[in-house]
Amino acid sequence: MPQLLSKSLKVALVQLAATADKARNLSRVKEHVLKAASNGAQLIVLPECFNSPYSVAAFPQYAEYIPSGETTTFLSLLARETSTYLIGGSIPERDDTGKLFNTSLSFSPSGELIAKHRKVHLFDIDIPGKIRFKESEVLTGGDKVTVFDIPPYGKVGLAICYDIRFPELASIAARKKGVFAMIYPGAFNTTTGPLHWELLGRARAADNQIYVIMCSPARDLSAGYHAYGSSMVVDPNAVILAKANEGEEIVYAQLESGRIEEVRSGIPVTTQRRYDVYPDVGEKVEPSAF
Ligand SMILES: O=C(O)CCC(=O)C(=O)O
Repeated sequence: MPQLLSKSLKVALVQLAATADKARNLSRVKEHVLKAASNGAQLIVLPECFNSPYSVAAFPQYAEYIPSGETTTFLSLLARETSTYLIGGSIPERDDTGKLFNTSLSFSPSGELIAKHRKVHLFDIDIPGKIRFKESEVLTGGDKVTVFDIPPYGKVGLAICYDIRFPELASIAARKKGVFAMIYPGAFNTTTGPLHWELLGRARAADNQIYVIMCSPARDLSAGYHAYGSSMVVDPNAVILAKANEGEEIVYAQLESGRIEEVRSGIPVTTQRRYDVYPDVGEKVEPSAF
C-alpha cells in the first residue's frame, strides 16, 4: 500500500481576527501567511469567512464571483509568492445565476486553483436564548465531496465547519479516496464550540485514523457572531498536536509520514469493519484503492 502521507509536512493555521473591512482582512492575511511561510509552513490554512463578517446579512454584500473576484486572485498570488499550499478558508461566492455559496478555494505553490468546496451542510440552528443562525436564508448548499492531491504529500479532503458534524464526508474521503487529512475551515461559536468543536475534530480523526485540521477566526466580542477560536490540529490517534486560544494567532504542527500506518496497525479498525453486518453504510474497500 502506498504511504498515505509520503513526507513530513509543516502546517500553519492562521486564526485571523476578521473584521468588516475586507481590504484590512486581506492585508492581515498576507502578513500572517508571509510569516507562516518564513517559519517553514508548507500548508497554510485560513478560517471560514476570513474576508467578511460571519453573518447572513453580510454574505450578499461581500460575495464574489470565482475565479474573477479579487480574493481568488489575491490568494493565488499569495500562494505563488510563498510557494505554499494555501487553503483559503472560505468566502461568500456568487455564481452566474445569482445563487450564493459558502466556498473554500485551495491553491498550489505555483498559484493554481486546485480545489473548490462549497459548504454542503448549511448551518441552520436555533437554540433558544443562545444562538439562532440560518445560512439557508441566503445560501445554497454545495453537492460534492471534495478531495484533492497536494504532491508530493498525498491527498486531503476539504469541508467547511458544520460539515464536520456529518461523518459521511470524512468517511468517504478517508475510506474511499485515501486522504491523509481532513481540513475544515470553521467558525464554531461560544455556545456550540465548548460543547462539540474538540469532540468532533477528535472524533473524525479517530473514526478514520487520519489527521484533522480545523481553522477558526479569532473571537471578537464586539462582532455579531462570537467565534470560538481554538483552531487545532489532531493526529490520527485523536491526540491534539496544536491548539490556539481565542485571539489572533498562528499555530503550527508537524504531520509525520508513517504515523497513520502506525496508528492503523496498532488499532486495526480500518481492516476490521464488518460491512456484512452494516452494508447500508459502506462496503469493503481494498487497500489498493488508497
Ligand atoms: O456546528 C456548529 O456548532 C457550528 C457550525 C458553524 O458555525 C458553521 O457552520 O459556520
